[in-house]
Formats: sequence, structure tokens, C-alpha cells
Amino acid sequence: MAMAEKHNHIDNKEIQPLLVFGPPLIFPTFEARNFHKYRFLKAFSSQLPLHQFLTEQNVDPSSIQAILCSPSQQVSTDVIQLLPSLCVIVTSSAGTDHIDLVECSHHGIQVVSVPGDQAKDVADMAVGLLIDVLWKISAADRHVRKWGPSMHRNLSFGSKVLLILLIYMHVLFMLCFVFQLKGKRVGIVGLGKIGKEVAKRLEPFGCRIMYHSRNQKPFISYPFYSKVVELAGNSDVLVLCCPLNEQSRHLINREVMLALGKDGAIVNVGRGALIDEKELVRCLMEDEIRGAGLDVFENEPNVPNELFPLDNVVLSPHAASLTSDGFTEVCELAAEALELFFSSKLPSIRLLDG
Ligand SMILES: O=CC(=O)O
Repeated sequence: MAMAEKHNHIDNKEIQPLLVFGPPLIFPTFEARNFHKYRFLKAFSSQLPLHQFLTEQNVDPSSIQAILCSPSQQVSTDVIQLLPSLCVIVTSSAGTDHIDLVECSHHGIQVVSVPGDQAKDVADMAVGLLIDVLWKISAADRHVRKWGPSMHRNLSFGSKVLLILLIYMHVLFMLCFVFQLKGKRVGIVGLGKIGKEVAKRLEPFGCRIMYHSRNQKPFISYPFYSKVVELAGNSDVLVLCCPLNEQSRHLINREVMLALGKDGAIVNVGRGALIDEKELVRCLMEDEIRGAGLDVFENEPNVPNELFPLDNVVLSPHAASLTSDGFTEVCELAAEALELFFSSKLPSIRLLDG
């Protein structure tokens, strides 16, 4: 169906069905604020395949024109093909790798990304993870929690002294393996909005910034490496901030990790599949690299079991863009994008595709 035809039959006063995938974390707020405008079809809360879910809801697939989603659920070819009137997909994320963009462009479906100002939050998290990996803050926290008062309540004086000595030896041992941030050579992979914010934060720490991206950026003075393996060979830390696509999948492979070396650390706030995760686990277990701070994983919500006991890894639940401060903005932007669409003005806002 041509785009114009798709738009023409919309009656703006009707309560529109809105298919929700993901769901974006903003969804409860979005729902509370917009309950009178949409009939929310919460596909995320059903185990059924989409066509059965719609049948169960008594909804004709051809009545659905819009989807609201987040990266935690795929908007796949099958989903798109099931919905002949689909015109717009609004995602709360900066990344769009959970959406089949090729299929969208075949069908003239517009993909609108409304991450708001999340780049700054993601950059904060990247720096937080990096400091944690270098200083082993989370590992130390786990360690201190084991001290608990009950541990030495019933011990004799001699045993207490021995225990305290052991604790301090352990702390000393841990501290021998923590490192300063100052002076580190930081290779940023993907110098877009997030990458630039990361650089801006790390410069005052005395870090030396360099980067890899598809093309060298004009007006940027940081050293550029066209090959990520060369960037790794010249860095102490890699911070991954680029989008996931066919070119960037497993960009960080074993060769890159070995080039980074035993003193090197990786922080990933992009997408899990930027790294060959099996190789990452191997490198971490065999101390081929010093550590990793991971906000994202290759098969979320699954995290490789081998990572759990490791003290050289900091794990975070894909939370880098989820500050409560950012929620309201993303919620408003999503509402605005859908309103623009349903009042047929969507082409005036920035489109990622189509
Ligand atoms: O993962 C979060 C985003 O892509 O914004």
C-alpha cells in the first residue's frame, strides 16, 4: 500500500490501536498519560505468536498503523509482514538494531528513534563502568559485605586478630591489582554523540583519547585509526559506543582483544554483539585482557554463566540510558512522534530510514 493511501484513511478522533513491543521502560508512564488516545495492545505480555495474540484480542492486523517499542524485543520481518497498514515504528532507543530496517524500507514504514538526551547518561555509565573495572569497586563491595559483624562475633581474641590480618592481606592483594584512570590511552569505537560525550568526560581525567569509526571525522583532532585492531594495539582501554549492524557485528574479536593485551580493559555500552562474547569470556578467564565493564550482552537477558564468579568483570543490566531524569523527556518525545503521525505530519520530523 502506498504511504499516501495509508495515511488518508486515518480518522484522528478515533482511539487508535497501538501495538507495544519491548516494552520501553517509559511505558507505564506513557500509558498513564495517553490512556485516552490509544488502545494499547501489549504484545510483550503474551507468550502467543503475534497473529494469535491479535486474534485473542479481537483485533484485525490491518487496523494497526503504529508500534511503540524498545530494544528488548525484536520487530522482525514476520511482525512487519503481518501488519499491512503499519506506517510508523517509534522506538525509545538510540539503537535500531532490534528493528528489521530493510523490511521497513521495502514497505515505506518510517522508523523514529526518540532517545532524547540519553547520550550523556550513557557516557556517564561508560565512565562509571571504566572506573569500576580499573578500581574493582564492585568486587571490593562484594568482599566487604562478607566481613559482616556476625562473622567474628563468637571468635576468640587470637582468631579475631588472625581474621583481621587475613582481611587486610586480601585487601592489600586486591589493591595491588587496581589501576589509575589518569594517563590511560582510551580508544573510543564509534565517535558519535555518545562517543564524543565519553571523550569529553575522560579528557579532564588526563586520558589520551583516540578513536575508530567508519570514516575519519572532520574537525576532530583525536588520532584516528581506520582499523580497530590498530586502535586496540595503541590503547589501554576500548570503549564501545557504536551501533550494531552487519559491519560492526563481532568487530571486537579475539585478534582485537589480544592486540589490546593483558593490561587492557573493555567497556561496552553499545550492543552485546559488537563483541564476540565467547571469545571475550575466554580472554577474561585466561587473563588475556585485564577486565571488562559490560552494560550489554549478546543474547540479552542471558549472560554467560562463566562471568558471574569473575572479579575482573562489572555487569550492568542494559541500564545505561535509564535515568529517571531522562524518562519524562523520552515519554514526551514518543507521545509527540505518535501524535504527529496520527495527525499526518510525521514526515516533518527526523527519520532514520525511508
Ligand atoms: O540501548 C539503548 C539505546 O539504544 O538507546
